[in-house]
Amino acid sequence: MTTRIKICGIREGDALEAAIAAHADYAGFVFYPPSPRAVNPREAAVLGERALGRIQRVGLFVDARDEDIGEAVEAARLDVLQLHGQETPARAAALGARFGLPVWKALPVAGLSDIQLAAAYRDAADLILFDAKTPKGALPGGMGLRFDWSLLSGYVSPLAWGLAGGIGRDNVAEALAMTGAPLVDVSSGVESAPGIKDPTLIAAFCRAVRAP
Ligand SMILES: O=C(O)c1ccccc1NCC(=O)[C@H](O)[C@H](O)COP(=O)(O)O
Repeated sequence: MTTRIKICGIREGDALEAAIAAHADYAGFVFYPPSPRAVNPREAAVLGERALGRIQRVGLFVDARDEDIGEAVEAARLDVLQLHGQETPARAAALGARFGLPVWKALPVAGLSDIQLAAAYRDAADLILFDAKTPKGALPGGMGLRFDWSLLSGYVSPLAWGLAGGIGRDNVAEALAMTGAPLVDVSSGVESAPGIKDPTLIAAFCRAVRAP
């Protein structure tokens, strides 16, 4: 099966075009103001329009209010909600029902017990994104940190899932060989500086994922 690719934290048109040209499946827009990758609804509207029918638009939220999610959904015409905070299964289910969109729940992983938490989202989320746990006080994602991928070796799940955290073109083959992840998500691994996507790195990453 083809590995799906999400390029997260897109803020510029050239990065979006690079993701589309490289046949990435998802473009992630970060609606979390403390992030260097954050977009406001006006910027997101421009990106969302450009992406329409060319790549799926994923909106990333961290314990956001319904009003803010609603504004982003409308502005960027989001296809997917990604919840990257402390959202419970009940909250994830409620947001999916309210906005009528698939919900991806990111789970921070430091050990096996974190992966086992995915089961609680079985009826509440459409996909679980396993990401590295970040230090207290740091951003909850986009830090270029990886966890022990062997924790996902042989992982079988009733829920769709993906792998994030510290992945780049040089280690994605290892990540896929170790985990068999059906989806990979990258942010800082395709940047020249925090928040600055590099179209060349986006292309190289997608080539590395799709290499036979
Ligand atoms: O990317 C951010 O700035 C961010 C901020 C707050 C919450 C989540 C964030 N990113 C989530 C993602 O989906 C990233 O792609 C994922 O954490 C992997 O990041 P990286 O290790 O830099 O590839």
